[in-house]
Amino acid sequence: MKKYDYIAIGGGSGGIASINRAGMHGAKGALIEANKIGGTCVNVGCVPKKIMWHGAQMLDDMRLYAEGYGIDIASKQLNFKKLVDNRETFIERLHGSYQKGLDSNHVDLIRGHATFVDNHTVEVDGEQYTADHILIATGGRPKWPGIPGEEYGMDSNGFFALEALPERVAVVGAGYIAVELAGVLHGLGAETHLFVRHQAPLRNFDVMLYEGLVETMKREGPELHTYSVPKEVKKNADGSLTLFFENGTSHTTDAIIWAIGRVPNTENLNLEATDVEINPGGFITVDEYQNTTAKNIYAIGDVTGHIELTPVAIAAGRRLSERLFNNKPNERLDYDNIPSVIFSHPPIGTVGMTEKLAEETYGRENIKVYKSVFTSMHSSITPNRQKSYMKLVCFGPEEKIVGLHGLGHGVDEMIQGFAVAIKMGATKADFDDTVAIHPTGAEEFVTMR
Ligand SMILES: Cc1cc2nc3c(=O)[nH]c(=O)nc-3n(C[C@H](O)[C@H](O)[C@H](O)COP(=O)(O)OP(=O)(O)OC[C@H]3O[C@@H](n4cnc5c(N)ncnc54)[C@H](O)[C@@H]3O)c2cc1C
Ligand SMILES: NC(=O)c1ccc[n+]([C@@H]2O[C@H](COP(=O)([O-])OP(=O)(O)OC[C@H]3O[C@@H](n4cnc5c(N)ncnc54)[C@H](O)[C@@H]3O)[C@@H](O)[C@H]2O)c1
Repeated sequence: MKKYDYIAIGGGSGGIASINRAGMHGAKGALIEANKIGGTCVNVGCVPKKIMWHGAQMLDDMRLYAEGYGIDIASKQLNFKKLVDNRETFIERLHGSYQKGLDSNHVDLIRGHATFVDNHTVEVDGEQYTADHILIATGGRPKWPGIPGEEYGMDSNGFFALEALPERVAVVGAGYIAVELAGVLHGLGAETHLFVRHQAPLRNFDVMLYEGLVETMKREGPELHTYSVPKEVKKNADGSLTLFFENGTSHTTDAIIWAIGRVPNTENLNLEATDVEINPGGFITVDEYQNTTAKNIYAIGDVTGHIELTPVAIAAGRRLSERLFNNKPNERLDYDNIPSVIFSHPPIGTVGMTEKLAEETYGRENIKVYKSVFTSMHSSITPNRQKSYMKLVCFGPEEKIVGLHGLGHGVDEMIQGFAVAIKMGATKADFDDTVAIHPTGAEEFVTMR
């Protein structure tokens, strides 16, 4: 049986980052991947999504703004196949660079599906491997609604497998993926309808963000349908699909995308052979150091149900390897104030507490909120005057900034720097003391009154 210092199961964001960092510190590691190297983010997540988003943004620029700038664009035709082919070629290049990274850290890549034999041993295609430390970084997969006719729809993986743009699409769901895919499809030119169960998408985000997004969708699309809980799908004789809702309405379309959340990949790992516990939500139970309930078995990333973002899986994985292989016993990821961007049109950026959470945590009397709504300069000379929305949530007499939220042109590239400031404990006075960069949207965050 081959023996390693460290085995990582799952060659996605977290597994790759952790095994490489262990290798940098001299540990002999193996990475086991059942599918394509890079996992969800690289193959069917962040990377292809962002490429498609850029494409949709370019078309938005032509459709909504070019004319206002005096630019005459005769053909706004999209060659969808070319976009997809170029995207996949780019992803192929990324696979190569991941392989190089593993090679330089002397990591063995084992292709196949891993199952546990016991707390120290895993099996892949009949071969057994043992290690002092084993990491579970198996990620998640899309959830399906479990309604009659669901098989006529597709999930986000199916979206990335499309070779032609459907004429009409219905996207079901209200989270990151639903908003992003609906925005991309609409931007690329499909007649897109977004169906959410409650009054708005992204209801867990700050109220200004989802209200602003709903406002923007009303003017620019995609068409939003609220209080729509899917009940059944039927395929019609002409190949179209009809989606029926519990409120008695129905909608006919060419394609349906389920974007209703994700489930962790914990089955088929034979965890029963180990002391690893699964929590009631179906995720692997971990403590703040990513330890599972089994000694020397750890878990990171989406399979733990913690904030499901690539940089979170990477950061947790690297810190774990620092702790295990670089003699840093206290190294762990601080899950507070993790920034994120939703690639809607325009994008959303957010870090820290929503106004509601700050109010519940500190009491209304102890928080102060600064808000600004303005027309983006990008759209100011065009017929589609698009609004930007920004908010600072401050706590206590010092006005420590505990939440920063924005929706608007360029917000996706603004948030990272502000997240550093917030992580360092910045106050409103620190923001006021920072000279603005003009003319930008970002300057609004340091000039709010
Ligand atoms: C459509 C979409 C868009 C997204 N966009 C963003 C974004 O813009 N920004 C962002 O930060 N995050 C984004 N995410 C989330 C991000 O992709 C995940 O948070 C991240 O990939 C999690 O990394 P992970 O290592 O936990 O798991 P994954 O990247 O899912 O990797 C898990 C790997 O384990 C493998 N595996 C599973 N079981 C086994 C087994 N038994 N044996 C061997 N291998 C196994 C799988 O094949 C997979 O490759 C997006 C996700 C989706 C679906
Ligand atoms: N830009 C980014 O960083 C980015 C992009 C995509 C995904 N992600 C990550 O991936 C995670 C998963 O994204 P997601 O959008 O799949 O999940 P999500 O948890 O964000 O949203 C799922 C949504 O589906 C709705 N829903 C659940 N069951 C439903 C049903 N039966 N019918 C209709 N609606 C239903 C829920 O109310 C919820 O709003 C996110 O939490 C995020 O962390 C990040």
